Amino acid sequence: MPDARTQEIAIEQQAVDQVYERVEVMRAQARELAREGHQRATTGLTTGLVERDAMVIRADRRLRTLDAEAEGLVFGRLDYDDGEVYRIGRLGLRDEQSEPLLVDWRAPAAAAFYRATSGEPLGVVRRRIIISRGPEVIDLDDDLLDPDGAGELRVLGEGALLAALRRSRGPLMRDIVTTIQREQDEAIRSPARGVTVVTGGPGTGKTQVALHRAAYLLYTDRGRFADGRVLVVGPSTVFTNYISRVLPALGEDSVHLRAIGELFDGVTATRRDPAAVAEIKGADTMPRLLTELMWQTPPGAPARLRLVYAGQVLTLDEAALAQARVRARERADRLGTAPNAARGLAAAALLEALWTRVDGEHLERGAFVEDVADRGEFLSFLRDWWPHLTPPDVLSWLDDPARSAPVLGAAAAEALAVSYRDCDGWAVDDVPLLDELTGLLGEAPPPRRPTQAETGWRLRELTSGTQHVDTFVLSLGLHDGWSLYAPGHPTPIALAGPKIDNDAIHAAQRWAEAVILREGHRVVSWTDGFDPHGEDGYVPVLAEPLPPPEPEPEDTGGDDYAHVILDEAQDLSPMEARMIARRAAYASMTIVGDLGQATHPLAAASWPELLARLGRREARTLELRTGYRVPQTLADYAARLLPPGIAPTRSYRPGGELTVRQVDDLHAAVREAVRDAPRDATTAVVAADHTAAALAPLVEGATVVPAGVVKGLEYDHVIVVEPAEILAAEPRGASRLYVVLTRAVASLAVLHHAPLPRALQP
Ligand SMILES: Nc1ncnc2c1ncn2[C@@H]1O[C@H](COP(=O)(O)OP(=O)(O)OP(=O)(O)O)[C@@H](O)[C@H]1O
Repeated sequence: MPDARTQEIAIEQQAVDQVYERVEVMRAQARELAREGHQRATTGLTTGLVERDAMVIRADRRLRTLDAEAEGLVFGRLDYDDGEVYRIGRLGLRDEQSEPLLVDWRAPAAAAFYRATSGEPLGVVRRRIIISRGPEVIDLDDDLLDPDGAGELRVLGEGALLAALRRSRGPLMRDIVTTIQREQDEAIRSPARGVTVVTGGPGTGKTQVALHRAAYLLYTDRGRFADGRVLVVGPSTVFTNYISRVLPALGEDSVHLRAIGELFDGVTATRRDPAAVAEIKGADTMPRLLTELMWQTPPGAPARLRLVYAGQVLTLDEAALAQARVRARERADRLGTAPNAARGLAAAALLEALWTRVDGEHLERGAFVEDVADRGEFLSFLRDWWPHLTPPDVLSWLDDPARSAPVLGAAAAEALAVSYRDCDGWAVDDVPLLDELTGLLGEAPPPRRPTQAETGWRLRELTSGTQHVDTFVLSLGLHDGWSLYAPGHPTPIALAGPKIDNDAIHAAQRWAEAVILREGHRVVSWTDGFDPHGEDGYVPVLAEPLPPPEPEPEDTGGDDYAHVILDEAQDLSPMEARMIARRAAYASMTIVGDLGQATHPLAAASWPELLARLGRREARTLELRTGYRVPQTLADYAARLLPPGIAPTRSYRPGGELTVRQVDDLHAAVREAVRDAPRDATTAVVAADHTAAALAPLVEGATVVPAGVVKGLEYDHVIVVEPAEILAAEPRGASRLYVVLTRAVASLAVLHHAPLPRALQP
């Protein structure tokens, strides 16, 4: 006789099986529709897909995305006091009779799953978390909500939460849809409109809340938020990469995820300037400096204009040209004309100056202008003297301190000039300046929201890296066997199914080559790439290039985002805030951060100050109070660095091992600590940026992370090297060190040779 738990597991298994069967039926329908659709397209029939077909295809797309994270399609069950039972999952499904089979976790009916407590049961008598591996139910965790029972629950789904917290860490963040806690749920489901500020100490789930909120908003109002109308901004590309799998695991692939250094089209900046330079570049004096700069004479502009008219040699020397430039600018300012639209005004100013040089009463100004304005030599001078400017052109002039000294003063101008002279590509703090210049110069602004014609390709938006979206891709699905995608088709154009063994890459490639040949292209070889769902894929090298893709249709929905989510928002400088505000002119916002972790020299001192920088006033503020990453021992140790007035995090995570050791040979000690760390866990060595660079080639078996980019990340074991150096490296070194000390999930080893910072001394 099986025990009660085994029986219950069997019951849930039955329900899960039913869901998977339904999924298979829907998948088959979707495949059939895709095949039909492709045939319709290739036979030239114009019949579009009917709405029902489109629905099945949409569900199929979500399922494919969900496949990537095959665990926990069904993860919860709610039993109500009236006998109703709902199962909660990653998507909503109905059976053939349109009866609900699975409720999407974001649906109102699922809210009680995350909200019900003994004190406030909301009609729920039992909340069950179903723990699965793929389609197999392996365990259950029940909360019985008895209003007369023993007080308030501390957390929801304690067993499942502890299991989730104990689970080994991979290199990428996983979603928390099964174990979202009540205060987190309140933040996730808070109304879309206006501004929501979510605060909380390290590890309280702010990033998780931000991402689950993006998925929630898409669910509640897909019409408004789909097609890339939600933007999530993170502090670095390392961070956006770390969180890149969460939304696909929630079945959402249309959110734009960008690091702050990637917000200006065509630039991916990852380098951070030293604090002293960041402080200059991030300040709100920069718009004034950039405005002055763009009207200055470009480097390399000709210093003399000389031409012959009516037998006379007319000359404008450097001083006269400078005067003409000032006049052109005055007129442009009066008319509100930007430099790139003001070449006509510049020509007029030059002609005026030249006319004053003409001698002879019988000559007419009108005839003079008509003659000179069209001359090739004049026009070519004008192009060189008043060239079309791009934002990078103008910003690069700052390597000359004489250009910025009148606005910044000599010392800051020199510091800025040195940073541009020695630089290797743009820094993150340059990105808002490039963006600002786009508007100031009168460039056509880049689309705020990159548009894409084909929804099926959109997932690559979520991660950085090569995008093979315009060619064929051969990809291996988890359950479907091999699929071949073609440009412009959201679903595969051919499926090999199980007839080719999953490991037989060469056989699959030969099969794909035959299909591609049928499409009129010859394959020469193969390279690695990604399929439209962001999975690894194989990309054929074709004998001849494919024709360029069709131009993308006009986007009638406007270029702005409908909702902007800012993670680690405490660090936004005034210039970064302006850049975001330009993208969010009509957007509601979610602002997520922790003032205790502010490291930018110009970070706002309070949330109202940040709101003001973003051009907003009102906000609803929610606070997350429980930490899930850092065990209490480690949280208390790190909290010694917190300024007065910021409360330390109360941690739910048990355990935590802290060791602090003074050593003679830091390098040897680091190698030893890495060697001792368990192999099946993630280990990071964190050090001041230059020490990290020196350590990187010496350390094997752990990631060496510079303190400057560790924000938002987490590792099972963290080895912090020479904290005094991290503290001394920048004005907000104490906050940086606090961030560094709050990355560990299991153990924190502090290795130092120099004395410890005072706050960390025993
Ligand atoms: N409800 C939850 N269930 C399971 N794990 C959770 C839950 N909430 C948070 N976590 C885990 O705690 C860790 C910290 O979460 P997250 O990175 O979102 O915190 P944070 O507040 O953004 O931290 P920081 O301010 O340091 O960047 C992650 O591993 C996350 O998956």
